[in-house]
Amino acid sequence: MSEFKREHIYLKHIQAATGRLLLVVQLCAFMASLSLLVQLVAIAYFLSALLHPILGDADSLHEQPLVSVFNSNSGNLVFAALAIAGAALVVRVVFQHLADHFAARAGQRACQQARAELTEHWRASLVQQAGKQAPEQAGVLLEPVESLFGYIARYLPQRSQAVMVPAVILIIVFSLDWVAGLFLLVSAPLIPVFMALVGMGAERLNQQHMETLQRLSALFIDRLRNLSLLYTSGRESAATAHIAKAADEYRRINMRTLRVAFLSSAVLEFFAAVAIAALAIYIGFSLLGYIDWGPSQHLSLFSGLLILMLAPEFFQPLRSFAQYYHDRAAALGAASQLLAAQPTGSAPSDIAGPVLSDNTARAAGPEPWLLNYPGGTYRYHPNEPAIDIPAFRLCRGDLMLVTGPSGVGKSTLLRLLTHGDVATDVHGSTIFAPLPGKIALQRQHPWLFAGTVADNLKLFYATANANASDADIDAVLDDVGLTGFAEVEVVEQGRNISGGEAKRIALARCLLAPISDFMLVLDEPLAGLDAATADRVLKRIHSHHKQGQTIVIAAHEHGKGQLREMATHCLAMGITEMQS
Ligand SMILES: Nc1ncnc2c1ncn2[C@@H]1O[C@H](COP(=O)(O)OP(=O)(O)OP(=O)(O)O)[C@@H](O)[C@H]1O
Repeated sequence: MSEFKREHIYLKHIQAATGRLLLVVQLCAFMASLSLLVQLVAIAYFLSALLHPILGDADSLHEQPLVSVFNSNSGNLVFAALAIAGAALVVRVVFQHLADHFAARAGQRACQQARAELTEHWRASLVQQAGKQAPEQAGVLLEPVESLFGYIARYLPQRSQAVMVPAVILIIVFSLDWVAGLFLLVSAPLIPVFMALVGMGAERLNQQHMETLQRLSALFIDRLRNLSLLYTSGRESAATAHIAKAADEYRRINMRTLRVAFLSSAVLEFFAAVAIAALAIYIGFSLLGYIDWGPSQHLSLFSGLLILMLAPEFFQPLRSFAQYYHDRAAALGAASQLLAAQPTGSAPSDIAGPVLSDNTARAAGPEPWLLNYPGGTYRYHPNEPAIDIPAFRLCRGDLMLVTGPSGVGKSTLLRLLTHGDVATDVHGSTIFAPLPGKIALQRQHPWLFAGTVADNLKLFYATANANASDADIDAVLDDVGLTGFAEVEVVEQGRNISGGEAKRIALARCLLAPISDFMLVLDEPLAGLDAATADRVLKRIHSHHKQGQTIVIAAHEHGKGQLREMATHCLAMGITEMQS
């Protein structure tokens, strides 16, 4: 799927979250525009009645179809016209206020939806987030999400107004004077054409703008974090210069984006002004009698005034649309950022599905096995040596032990089991499908966030461990040899705890995942554990297995003996035969 299409699908999906609010906004905005038109007709009537005796024109005010609505220009009607103009003004203000109110609500709802989805994706895939820069991720929740507001609250409502309001005005003007109508009809397409031309460049600039801002915030937080190190090594001025350079780059991109925005609106204003001026000349000369062909002979003061007042309103929705078109460009840039920030496997096509949809969708397959791999090879890069993966079959409730010397590819196999990829099997290149269902994966380099150890255990795969009781948490921490660690504060990325402790917290997190919902995939769970703790972890794994949980464990020689006894089968990597 092309990037462009993915972004559009994403924006449509976010738009759907606003429900019927957008429809209400469009309706209110249209009613406000209709009230304005009524107001202009009433004002034109009032002015023409006022100016008629002064100008002494013989034109009848009854000649045009719209004038007939008013029937006569008696004093009562003039007052009625004033009253209608006043009432229309009030109605317009009310509808405009409602439209703005609901538009803001729709925009907020869209932003909330985008933020909620993103945090849910992140919560659901803590493991995949490992190694990503926290400031960069936090930045995605601010600027790009805010860019969706303008798209929903301004661009989308204005898009429908830009079609409906000019169409109504065109009908009115054509019924008054078809030559004037033709003026508007010919000049109207210039605006969308320019919009499209400018929009293409603006979209790319907006993307660059977002990326630069993300880089700047990540750089700034990184330097702040390492302030003391920079100070002790005497590198403060170099760091300051680096930030200044990055800020200047951001300023440059920002100014370029603004330049395009200002230039495009200036061009559009110019075209609208020229069209209105041409129309004013035509009406002026017609009323003075210098033009004596076509409908100009029948142009009255009322219709001339009304057309003149309607002309700016004809261009206004198109101008606003052009102005808000930048919101669309910004939203497309933001959509690509938001999609990139989502973990793999959560492309827009499965946004509406469950968080772990890729794997979950296949969980109820008719095969007796979860995965049946015929054996083959996998390469990280075409030039790198192939990793041999022996044939294996994994069924529900199995405990598969993956063994082999360091570097043989055990972690790689676990990665393939959880994420899938393209591997070469005995039938040629094929997709190595991930295990169907939810997986609690313990990696060698776990990711921990700022909070207590208990917080770190609870926040795992969306709602998986959210309801874990204190007793459950204490028990699992006991089992991994971290008794009393529940309330210990962890700083961002677990920098204040040892590597071994971090691994054990990650192991506890997996062991806490609901047995009936999750498969366990553990990478070296016993590494670094003392004999007594390793024994408790083994007992716990054994109990999980007895309760029917499907478990895959990669293990070195260490602790393999007991694990081998427990395992339903063993996959020895580096040896291309399946053992049982
Ligand atoms: N992201 C990566 N990109 C490129 N090569 C990689 C990547 N990860 C691992 N490798 C390479 O793939 C091979 C297998 O690595 P892997 O980590 O799967 O081995 P392992 O059996 O788990 O080792 P250990 O027991 O030491 O953890 C190694 O040669 C390693 O250098």
